[in-house]
Amino acid sequence: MSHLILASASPRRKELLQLLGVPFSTQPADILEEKQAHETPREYVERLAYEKAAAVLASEASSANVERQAVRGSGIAVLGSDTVVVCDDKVLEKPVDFAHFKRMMAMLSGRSHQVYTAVSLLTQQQNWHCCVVTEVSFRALSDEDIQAYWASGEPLDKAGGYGIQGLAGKFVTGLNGSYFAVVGLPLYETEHLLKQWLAADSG
Ligand SMILES: Cc1cn([C@H]2C[C@H](O)[C@@H](COP(=O)(O)OP(=O)(O)OP(=O)(O)O)O2)c(=O)[nH]c1=O
Repeated sequence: MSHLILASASPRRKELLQLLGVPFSTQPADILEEKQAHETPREYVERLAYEKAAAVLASEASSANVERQAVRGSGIAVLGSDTVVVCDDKVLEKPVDFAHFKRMMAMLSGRSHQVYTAVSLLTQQQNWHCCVVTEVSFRALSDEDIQAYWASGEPLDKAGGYGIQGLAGKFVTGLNGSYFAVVGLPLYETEHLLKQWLAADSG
């Protein structure tokens, strides 16, 4: 029997995956998220999405609770995803403190940037994957905007220090690509990956 595991601690990814109607359980992946100097932003997010899925698949394979046969077949699939904000080819991850956040907002203010989200759907046999790039434009941000947004607590656990689905929505003047990819999981592309897995599993 097929079983899907979401390798994520993000409540947003969980909510988004629920919209696709495929039952799943969640298991956060504990991996080191550190960009290597030679990696492009795309290579970096794709690697992290894959490593999150691979870490959970490996722990499932060694778990006594799981039918080892199911893991070896395509019955168990693990979905890993990663999102980064990219501005002038610089990767912006989660802000570590206010000074870091302020530098990020100064970069994003009054212009456009890209949000990269990669998804990896991994079984022992295959890695179905995609990477979605979305262009997001911000209005100019004042010092008051930046201070008030930091005080809201929203920026801390978000790539680029903002959540388009929350208070930062009012900074956004335009978007070209996938809104859901910016929030953490591109729905159209993820459903396509799930269909490929389910077709392979039943075939
Ligand atoms: C740009 C942007 C990011 N984000 C979030 C999506 C991701 O959850 C997070 C980027 O960090 P990630 O490292 O991609 O994900 P995560 O640490 O939250 O969860 P996990 O690795 O366990 O799957 O930023 C928003 O919620 N809204 C936004 O507008």
